[in-house]
Amino acid sequence: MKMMMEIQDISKQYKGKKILDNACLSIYAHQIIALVGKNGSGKSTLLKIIAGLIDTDNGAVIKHQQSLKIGYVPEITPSHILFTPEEYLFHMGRIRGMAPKQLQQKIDDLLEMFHLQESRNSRIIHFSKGMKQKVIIMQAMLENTDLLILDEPLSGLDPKAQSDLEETLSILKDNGLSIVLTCHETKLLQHLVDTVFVIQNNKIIQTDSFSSNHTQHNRLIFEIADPALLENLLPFLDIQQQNQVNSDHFEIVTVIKLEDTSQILEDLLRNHASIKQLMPINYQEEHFYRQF
Ligand SMILES: Nc1ncnc2c1ncn2[C@@H]1O[C@H](COP(=O)(O)OP(=O)(O)OP(=O)(O)O)[C@@H](O)[C@H]1O
Repeated sequence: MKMMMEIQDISKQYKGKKILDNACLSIYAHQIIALVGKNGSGKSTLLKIIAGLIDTDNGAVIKHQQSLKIGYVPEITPSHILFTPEEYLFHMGRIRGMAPKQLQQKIDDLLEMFHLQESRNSRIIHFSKGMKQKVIIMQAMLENTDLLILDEPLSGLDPKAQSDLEETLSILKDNGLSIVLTCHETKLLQHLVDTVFVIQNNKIIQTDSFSSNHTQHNRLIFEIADPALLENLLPFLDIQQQNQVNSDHFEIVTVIKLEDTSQILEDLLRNHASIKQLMPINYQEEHFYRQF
């Protein structure tokens, strides 16, 4: 694998408070990296260092590719944009000095890649959070990008929007991009991320990659009219999220054992639940990341 960037023994302090201390990280081409860690552990700081937005106190950030193009998407998504995505992206591209014809072609390509063609003439202010997140990522990709840096891209998205964004990020990776993202909700990431780094005690620690998953547990997402109907199933369900979709429907995200799956599905269908997603999961990793 071709190395894109190396973070060598970097240290960073804010007002005398140590955030990163001799931290190291390598980023390879076609790789998706997740950075996890407790609040305030330094994830956003590291992303900004990778993006070249802030300096380090010590150490080196070495780019192994000439003119490495980096797109950075901060954690806060501006939500009151009155433009349509097409207008917004056009203005942002022009501000960066892109030629109108080339810019329009890029916007068309991005709208298609992010499945937003049908909403190209609607105003961003009326978009869902997931759609707004996509527009902000598209904005970071207007110029050809090698490395995309995303601060908490899945934060605040419902499970469906998370899966949708995951799928888009996976397509971006297939198209040759590398991605570094921070995440608290790593539980939905195991099909996407190649390598996970944990920031702990000011250091960056690499954990096992997700690729060695074994599949003894499944993630099951379903809708049901009344969670009270789950009473008999509760010992078999590890409920991770419960969202009220409307006045008479709840969406429930659970982890279940492989051997319990058929019985649980049968019971749910008997209670008129509708199954939205069933996929294998590595439960050990799920437990590991919960501590963050
Ligand atoms: N510009 C700054 N000036 C002073 N302190 C800062 C600055 N930016 C970040 N910090 C501090 O550095 C520490 C690390 O912040 P950072 O945002 O990198 O953490 P994080 O892991 O991304 O946190 P979270 O998960 O809450 O987003 C925090 O204690 C934060 O208050």
